Amino acid sequence: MQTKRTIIISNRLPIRIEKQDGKLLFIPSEGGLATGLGSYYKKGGSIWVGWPGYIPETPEEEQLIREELARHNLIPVFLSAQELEDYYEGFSNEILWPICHYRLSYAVFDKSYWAAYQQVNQKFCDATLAQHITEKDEIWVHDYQLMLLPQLLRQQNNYLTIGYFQHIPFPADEIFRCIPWRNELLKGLLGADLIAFHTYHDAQHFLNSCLNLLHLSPKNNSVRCRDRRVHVEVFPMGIDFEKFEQLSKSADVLSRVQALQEQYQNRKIILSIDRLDYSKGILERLAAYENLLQTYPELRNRVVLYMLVVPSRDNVAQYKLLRDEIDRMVGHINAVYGSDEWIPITYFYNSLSIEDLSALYVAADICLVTSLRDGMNLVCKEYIASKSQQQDGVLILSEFAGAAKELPETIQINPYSIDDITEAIHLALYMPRREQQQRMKSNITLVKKFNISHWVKLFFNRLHEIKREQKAHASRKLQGSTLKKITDKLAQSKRRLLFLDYDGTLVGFQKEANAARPTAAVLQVLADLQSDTANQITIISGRPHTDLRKWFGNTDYFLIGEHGAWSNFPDGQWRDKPDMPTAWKTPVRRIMSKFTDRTPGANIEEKNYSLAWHYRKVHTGLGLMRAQELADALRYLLPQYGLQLLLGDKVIEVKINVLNKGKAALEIVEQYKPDFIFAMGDDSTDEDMFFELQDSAVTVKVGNKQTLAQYYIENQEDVLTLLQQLRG
Ligand SMILES: Nc1ncnc2c1ncn2[C@@H]1O[C@H](COP(=O)(O)OP(=O)(O)O[C@H]2O[C@H](CO)[C@@H](O)[C@H](O)[C@H]2O)[C@@H](O)[C@H]1O
Ligand SMILES: O=P(O)(O)OC[C@H](O)CO
Repeated sequence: MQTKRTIIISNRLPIRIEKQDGKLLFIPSEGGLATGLGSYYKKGGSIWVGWPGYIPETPEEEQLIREELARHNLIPVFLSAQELEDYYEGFSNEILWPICHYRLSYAVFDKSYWAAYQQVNQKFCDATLAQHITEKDEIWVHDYQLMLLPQLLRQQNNYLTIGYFQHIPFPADEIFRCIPWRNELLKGLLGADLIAFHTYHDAQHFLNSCLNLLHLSPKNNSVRCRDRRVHVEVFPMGIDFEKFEQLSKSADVLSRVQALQEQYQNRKIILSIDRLDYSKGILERLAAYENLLQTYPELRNRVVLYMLVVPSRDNVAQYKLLRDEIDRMVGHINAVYGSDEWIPITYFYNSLSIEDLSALYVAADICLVTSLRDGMNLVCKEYIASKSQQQDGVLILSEFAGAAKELPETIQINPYSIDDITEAIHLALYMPRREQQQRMKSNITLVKKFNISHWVKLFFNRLHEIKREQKAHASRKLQGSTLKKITDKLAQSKRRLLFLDYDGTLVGFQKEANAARPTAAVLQVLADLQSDTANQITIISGRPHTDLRKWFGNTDYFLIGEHGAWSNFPDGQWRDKPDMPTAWKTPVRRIMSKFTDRTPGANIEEKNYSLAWHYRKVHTGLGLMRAQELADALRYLLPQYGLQLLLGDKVIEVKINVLNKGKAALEIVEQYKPDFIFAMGDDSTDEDMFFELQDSAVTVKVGNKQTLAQYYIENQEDVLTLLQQLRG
């Protein structure tokens, strides 16, 4: 029997290959994802699928690399030079990266990039499937380069367990919608069971995109995609705290720290470490440093900016420009402010060993993070973990880095304000040691607890929980043996009562209420059912009874309108409930009218015993917002007049408490005395019926929503098929 495996898939493998002097070198990858998850991966027995950062020169070399990587459970996806240009540099880093980091003007919407992105995502899918993936495995897709992958995998097997984590920000939907292929990207992600981000805002922006671009209605941080509910969560990523803590104590690192201190003597070290990227605010940081030296000349020769930039994406135009500009600014500051004994900026443009990184973290008095946008930023957490011995040092952190949401005990800055950064550095340089320690202690406690293992555990716990919920839910789907049991029971009964809701059940929703007339197919299926003398159909609706009379007046169905205010039971004569209060209508109508007047597309429907505020034709976000406000405004009237507020599908309805579909159905049941009851409906008004009939009926919800009903079917389109099956 095959055991459960974790399959991690990311653009980059945690190992990259380089060829030097004809020899292949296997080097740990830089970048937050590789360094963060790399530690976890080594502890588990997972498989990691990704690009090894190298184009093999011969088939033999490719084979050799495959074999070497396989020894570490790493599965390479080799990419051609053209694929790298169009998928990695192009779509990923000239479209998605600038868009997700709010740099709209840097985006290049080239169609060939899109073709390559689709092709390479498929390539990753094929490489993953070649590992003979089954429902027992858990798949974890990482980051924006692979947004289509969850759905590609899902198409192969609907029952796979798939999680997705996005390491970079998810932008506001108004920015995301600029991408010509935005809907395809969203649908690609929705192939996952769990989609997670670093921050609450990223998750909200993603849900807003689902709402405004795909017209899905998020509920409790989830959206429904056919038969699955896709959950959207927030899991801020942590680091391997222990690794950085241990390193900071090691003799090797301490000797490097001593060397740094000797080199810089009593000067305060301001450290900055990033990949080369315009999202990191490197130019703003340099401008602020220059401003500091100008504003506070007494600091000259007493501070040093140690700036480390790791090479990244240097084939992409904006990155080349950035690199040139950094060179220019560093040269300028060092030339203008430097002296024989002091160079203001120590600048390196290369990758460093983990020991050297650790020594810099330990030695630095200040860590300066000025990201203009950053999914999380792990550098600042690595700095904190490296300070667990002395517990001092000051972290200056951009409020636009995800980490800022977790680390309030830092000096937070707006990196778009050069003065703000300058003053923060000044404040940090003079911060008393006691205050530094107080703040650092609290940061250490947090980074230690929310470490990388904790993050992985939280992610998988939630993913497993979702799969369990999905399974439990699927067992309630009315199909196969479950349906057979019900039709068998029905066949043995002789006096059946079938309660069928109208809108959203027998017919789909229409923009205009009057357009939702019963189709010929609906009329035929109902007639077939009723032609069996053991069956009695009851149409139970919130609609005015006049609509029901118009459409079904010439049948012998029982008809209930306005949630039970009107009924033709038992003799076909329409009657309404006597002495129903209507005084409540005046204040409710007044409030609803106020909302209608300021909401284009909204309208009020007046029925004898209820008032409905429809917002189906209102722009989505506005409709929801006004509906919530309206519900709040109406709520205080409810107890006073004995009213019920029904939050339906794009409609808010207020009616008197004593009328509801549950009570209306019970009245008929008590008199008709059926030996089999079937009740089906789609919205919250039908829940009253499910509640009252829960012990006596087969209750079915149309749509995969929270319900009291015993069973559900996916869509309104499945209703007729089910009714035909009941006919036998
Ligand atoms: N010169 C150097 N030599 C060696 N290593 C170096 C180095 N400079 C940096 N590194 C390492 O590279 C990593 C950088 O991670 P970050 O989180 O800061 O950004 P990155 O943009 O790569 O990650 C993306 O993923 C991470 C994780 O989700 C998010 O925090 C981030 O916002 C998102 O952009 C750190 O682990 C750091 O130690
Ligand atoms: O160098 P890249 O393009 O693989 O980027 C690595 C970053 O961690 C992106 O999340």
